[in-house]
Amino acid sequence: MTRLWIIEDEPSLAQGLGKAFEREGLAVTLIPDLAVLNRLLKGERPEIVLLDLRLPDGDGLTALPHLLKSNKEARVIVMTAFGDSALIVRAIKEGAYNYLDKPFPLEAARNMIRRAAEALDLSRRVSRLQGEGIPLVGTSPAMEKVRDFIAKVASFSDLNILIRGESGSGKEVVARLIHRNGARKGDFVALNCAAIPEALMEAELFGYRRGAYTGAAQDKTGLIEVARGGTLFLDEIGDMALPLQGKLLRFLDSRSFRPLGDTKETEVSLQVLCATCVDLESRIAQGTFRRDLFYRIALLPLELPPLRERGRDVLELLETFLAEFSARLGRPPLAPSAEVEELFLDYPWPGNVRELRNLVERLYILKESGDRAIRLADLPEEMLDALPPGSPFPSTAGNLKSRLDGYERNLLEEALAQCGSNRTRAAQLLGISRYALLRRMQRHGMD
Ligand SMILES: Nc1ncnc2c1ncn2[C@@H]1O[C@H](COP(=O)(O)OP(=O)(O)OP(=O)(O)O)[C@@H](O)[C@H]1O
Repeated sequence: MTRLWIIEDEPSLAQGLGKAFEREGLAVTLIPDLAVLNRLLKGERPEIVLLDLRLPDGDGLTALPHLLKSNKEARVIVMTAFGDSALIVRAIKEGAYNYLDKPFPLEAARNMIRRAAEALDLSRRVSRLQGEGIPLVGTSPAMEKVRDFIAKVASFSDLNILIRGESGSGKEVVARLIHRNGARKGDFVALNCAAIPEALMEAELFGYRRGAYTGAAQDKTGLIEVARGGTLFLDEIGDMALPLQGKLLRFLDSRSFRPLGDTKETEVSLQVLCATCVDLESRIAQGTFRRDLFYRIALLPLELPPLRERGRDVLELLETFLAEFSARLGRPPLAPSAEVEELFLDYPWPGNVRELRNLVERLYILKESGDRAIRLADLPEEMLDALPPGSPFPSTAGNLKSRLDGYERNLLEEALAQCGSNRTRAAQLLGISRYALLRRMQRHGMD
């Protein structure tokens, strides 16, 4: 049961919160002042803490380092009088998880505590998973299905599996997990079919013997052979050239192949996993992908859902990446505001998990050290542009942009009218180059 400490001297507020969270299944302890807190800290460790900053026997903020020392994973939510922004910034800098402005509706506290509990649960789970070397984050029903699939296929090591999903959705992560969960002793070997020029692909995959062609000065072992006893992961299989598709099919049928320039067949046992972010059925219809190969590799298809369909996994992944980059860069973890988290739940993530990870890395790089809060203003503008219509976020950039565009057009028209349509003079009046004026006029369809 998750422990919640409520450090608050106002009895009615403390008791109201205490009752509400006991009903939610948390183990609540009410703490009226710093003296009681200090006694408690001698024998117990906090998990989630609601901390009032003005306590009868001193400043609540002084308790923050002691709480975090007792449990560095503790999620401390500070409660402040409205407008105490300097205190909030200090608290977040010193490691507070988030804040609530008093008076706050119970629902706001409930949401925040639920998130804190999820974050705690996640950090416990992630450290366990890291211990096992498994990096798959996400507990949405969609990801649970993926986990089930991985568990089910583990004992069948000769199956060909096709992992389908948008770019950045974690296909390679899943492929590595399938490999790791299986009984195979060999290596995991990945080949991106889109990254290797067609002319080199055959040699890369099947290898060659010395003298097979001019320039082949010595034998080259193909990746199929490198992956012997293990797993060959063919990423972007839809981009494999047609002649090679035929050779791959032959290998999958017979589990043997002949390196270029060799006279005998080599037999290899391995698991072949393929991944694609394109619709292979439409490639078949266009005649650029072999139907027979499709049936062979797609014996067991796994559909990896895009990040936008994984609900609160976004926040779990966010926590994971925040912790990862904080550890890697030796910086205190950044703390997203509640609006940023809500925006992340609304945003469609066209680049999926990779986009989220890159964004977190970028935030760590761009943030001044000392400023730990991630606010809406720290996010790239394109994110706000891409929010679905009706999203509650900043009077959406689309509106602002079209209003600014309209304003700019009016200014151009006025300047041109004043200068009798003389563009050189209108540009001078506006303080821009003639070229810049023409470009803007073209953009507004004014010439
Ligand atoms: N569920 C997950 N948990 C943790 N990290 C993840 C998860 N899914 C993806 N990632 C991370 O996101 C990034 C992109 O994942 P990955 O390369 O597996 O995507 P992909 O679908 O294979 O992309 P592409 O189609 O471009 O090859 C990697 O850094 C990976 O570690």
